[in-house]
Amino acid sequence: MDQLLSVTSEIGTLKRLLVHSPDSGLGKVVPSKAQDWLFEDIVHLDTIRKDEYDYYTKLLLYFLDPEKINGKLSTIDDPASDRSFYKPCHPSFFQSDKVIELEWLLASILDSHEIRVKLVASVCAIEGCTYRVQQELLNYTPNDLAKTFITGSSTDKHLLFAPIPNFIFTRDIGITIKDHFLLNKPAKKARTREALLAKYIFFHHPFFEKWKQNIIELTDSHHGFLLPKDDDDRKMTLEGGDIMVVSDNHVLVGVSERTSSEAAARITNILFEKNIVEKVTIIRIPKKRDYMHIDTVFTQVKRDVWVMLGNFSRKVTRQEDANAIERVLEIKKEEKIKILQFHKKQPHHPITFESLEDLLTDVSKNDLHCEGEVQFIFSGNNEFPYNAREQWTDSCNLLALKEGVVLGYDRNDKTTEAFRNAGFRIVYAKELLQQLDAGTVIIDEISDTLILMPSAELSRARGGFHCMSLPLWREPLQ
Ligand SMILES: NC(=[NH2+])NCCC[C@H](N)C(=O)O
Repeated sequence: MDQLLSVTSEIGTLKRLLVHSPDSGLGKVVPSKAQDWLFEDIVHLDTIRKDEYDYYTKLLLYFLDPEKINGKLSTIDDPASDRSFYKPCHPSFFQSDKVIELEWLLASILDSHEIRVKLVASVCAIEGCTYRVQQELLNYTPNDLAKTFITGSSTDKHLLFAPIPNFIFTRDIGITIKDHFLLNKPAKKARTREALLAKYIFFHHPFFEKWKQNIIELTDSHHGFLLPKDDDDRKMTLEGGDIMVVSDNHVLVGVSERTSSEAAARITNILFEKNIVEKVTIIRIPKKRDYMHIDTVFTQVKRDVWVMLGNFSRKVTRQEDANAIERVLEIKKEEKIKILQFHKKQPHHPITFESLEDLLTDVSKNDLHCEGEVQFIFSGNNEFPYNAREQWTDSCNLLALKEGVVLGYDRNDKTTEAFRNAGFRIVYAKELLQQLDAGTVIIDEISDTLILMPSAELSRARGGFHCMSLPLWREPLQ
């Protein structure tokens, strides 16, 4: 079989990833719980599925597993099929081993009686279920049980425990670092069950059988249990949105609202001890809901093109051309970013970078060997207040399907304009799918393109396509 785990860049052609499409649990979020469950608002389930996420599934299949979809759009989307192609437990589900649905993997490991017993007990323990509920869940079919674990609802549609609506952000449950897989430790309670399910899938699904010894788990430090409640930075928490493998020798680690310095230090040591990479850069961003993870403030588009939030830019840091209002509103002192780069050979002599652009330019030039100028596209075209507004709706959180071809939300107009000015073609997902279906566009010929995805509902969940993807395999950059 082809490669399963291999990620050595953020932009090499995507060959295999993990995803999870919006399940009925998203339709159970109530306003009073939305914030606790890390959603900014309640979402309309039918719209988020049919009019938004399904486009993502179709595009991914076209790029990664075309046989599953080529020429079949009219049947797949015929109202008579009732979206069965997209439903993980339905016999007509697309069952791709390139665009891999987590619910499908979960249902499959639950075929084993032993795993069923263990997972039912674990989920019931963390969710505080009664013993009777625990016994009852053991009688569920694997498909129903997978659904219940994810949506929180019983087969007769009663809520047994909270849903895990953030499971669509597969990026945050783990991360592929070259041929290793790092399981995450979520900072927020709302994401605990996701981590538990991910752990069982990775240790038990036959897909990952050969790679078990390459799974990295983070343990709490021995003093972790004794820390006061609010000493977050010394707790061991890490989410995938804070890790970027930018070259085969260099990993970026964010320290953020979600990833603690303790975890960043630990993962740096592990990466050096296991000889996985020789360079780790730690980027501390303000602990702020707006920024959450480093992938909410920048992502990579091409070897020499990045999209980022201007607040962390060299220019703004020096406050040269920021006007007074911007200065007050946008760049308070605590907004500053801190960047330290560690080298395996001299771990006690880290290098400091003054700004995000300096670091990313260094990655482009020294790790990826670009010779020309490195280009930065700014959220909201770096115009106040669109920069902040569009970052909030994930203008900086793009997913590269291959170098230069990225997916983003259609609502970030100024950022789109900035892409156009930088020489990118802009295309709506809907149009592109029609062209692919009609054969008037060929995947291999698509280059330097921003694909705009419908986003009215999805963006309320506060994550973009970088968050909604967990790459397992990307082709190495030449
Ligand atoms: N990698 C990311 N930026 N993930 C975004 C996750 C969004 C999700 N609602 C949360 O708050 O956890």
